[in-house]
Amino acid sequence: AHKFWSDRGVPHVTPLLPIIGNAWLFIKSMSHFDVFQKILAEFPHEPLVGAYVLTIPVLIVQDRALVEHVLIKDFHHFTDRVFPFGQKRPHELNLLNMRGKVWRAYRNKFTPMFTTSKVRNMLPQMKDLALVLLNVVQQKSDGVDLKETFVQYSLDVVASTAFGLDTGILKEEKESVFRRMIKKAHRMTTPLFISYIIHEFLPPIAKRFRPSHMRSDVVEYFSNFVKEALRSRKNGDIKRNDFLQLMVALQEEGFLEVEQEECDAYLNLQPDDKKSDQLELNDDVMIGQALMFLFVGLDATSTILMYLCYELAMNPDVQEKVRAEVKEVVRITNNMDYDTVKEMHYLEQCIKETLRLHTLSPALIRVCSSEYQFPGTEVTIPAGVKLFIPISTMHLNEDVYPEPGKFDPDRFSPETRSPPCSYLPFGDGPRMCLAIKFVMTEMKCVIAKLLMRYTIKLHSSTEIPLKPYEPSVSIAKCKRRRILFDLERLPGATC
Ligand code: HEM
Repeated sequence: AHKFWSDRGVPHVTPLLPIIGNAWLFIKSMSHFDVFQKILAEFPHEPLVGAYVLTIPVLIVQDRALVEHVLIKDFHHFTDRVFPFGQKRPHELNLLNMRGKVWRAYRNKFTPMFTTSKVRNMLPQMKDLALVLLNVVQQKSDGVDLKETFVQYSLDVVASTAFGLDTGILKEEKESVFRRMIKKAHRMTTPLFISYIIHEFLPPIAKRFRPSHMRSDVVEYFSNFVKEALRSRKNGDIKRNDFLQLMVALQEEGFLEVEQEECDAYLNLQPDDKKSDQLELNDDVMIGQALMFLFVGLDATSTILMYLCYELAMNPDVQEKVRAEVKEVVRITNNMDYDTVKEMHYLEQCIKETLRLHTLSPALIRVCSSEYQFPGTEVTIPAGVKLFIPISTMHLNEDVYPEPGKFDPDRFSPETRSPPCSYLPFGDGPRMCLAIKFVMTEMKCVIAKLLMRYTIKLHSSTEIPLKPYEPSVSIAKCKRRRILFDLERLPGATC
């Protein structure tokens, strides 16, 4: 059962048991970060490393040149992340899961949501909410749970910029149903973890039983929330230049034109994939896209902000340098608009370094869609093989990042250039994160405001050093230690 990789001459992890393969590694550790670290420590110089989950072969691509082929140059062989069977439930119908021509049609429609001019228009809302955040932390500046505060901030920002709604989560004294449901949606339970493993590694079982990624009460609550938002926008007089308006406009068109390209031919091999050239834009598809805004990236944004504060607290000289930069650019422009935030280069370097040192996704995922020979090698893989690009391990590569465990924002100074595909916190190629400009602006805006008013320090209860981020798929470790901060008001701070 486990001859796939030896037949192709690919070095691989020895399967532990005849049927289980290396699945136990993934399940036992419950953190893919640890798994990739362990596997790649055994094969530090191999461009390609095979493994088996049950009897299914999976491939880890760690050579940067090959990564560039997979993500960019030969993208037409690797357009998708998930196995080819249709996603049917509303929360599954989002860009992350969509495949081939359908994905391309939606991606083209949603890309304009995040242009410079759109993000520029969102900045005033981000700034107002950053001020609300400052007022909230002012009431309790010792032992602040900044991760929780940043989740609330990011939620309010998304609600306001994408849906034109004032959810007021930052301000609420008692937890609302909305907030409770968001928490539920991010909580990993054993059935959800099993469902995740089935979806990731057991396509035949996933195709037959289609276990859900999300609790049904959460799906129902947010489906109603989105339907209501769509309905009131359609019936109301208010028109805004936001995501909800884009969805209303799309739905009014009634369908989405889907163009077939040569590389999509394989999709038609699956009977349930036969799609007409016009895709109906029903409520479920709309809900799927809207839920993507509420769930994709929310945890990532708040966690990165929290780690950035941790690193600034641990490196007071860096914190002082960022603060000086922020004060200077704000003094020159006498404002904090989009162009001012763009000028905060050192702050951006600090965020980039945080994304490297605390990479949240252990790996990018692609599924091979048609037979592929890796350039410069004898290795050929058939359609259907799942590939992992282990970015969290690649970001700690000593050859590219000397002293990889050190927080050093100068690694990203304008004079320094890292080799192609060595830095991938947002992925790369046509499927890279859609919201980079939005999320970088949102993070810079709130941190700039925080630094203008406070010195960020760690609360005495926070254990140092921190362990690397444990992704939410980890059941065993999902009870995250709370990292608390003390915020000391700067003398004369007025903002
Ligand atoms: C710090 C925050 C974030 C990080 C680190 C992050 C990272 C990523 C990564 C690694 C991917 C996969 C890229 C690939 O496979 O090549 C991705 C995809 C995506 N992200 Fe983000 N993301 C963040 C925030 C957001 C936010 C706020 C949104 C808002 C909607 C968002 C929307 C998306 C979408 C739609 C995709 C799928 C793109 C596609 O398949 O076409 N992300 N993100």
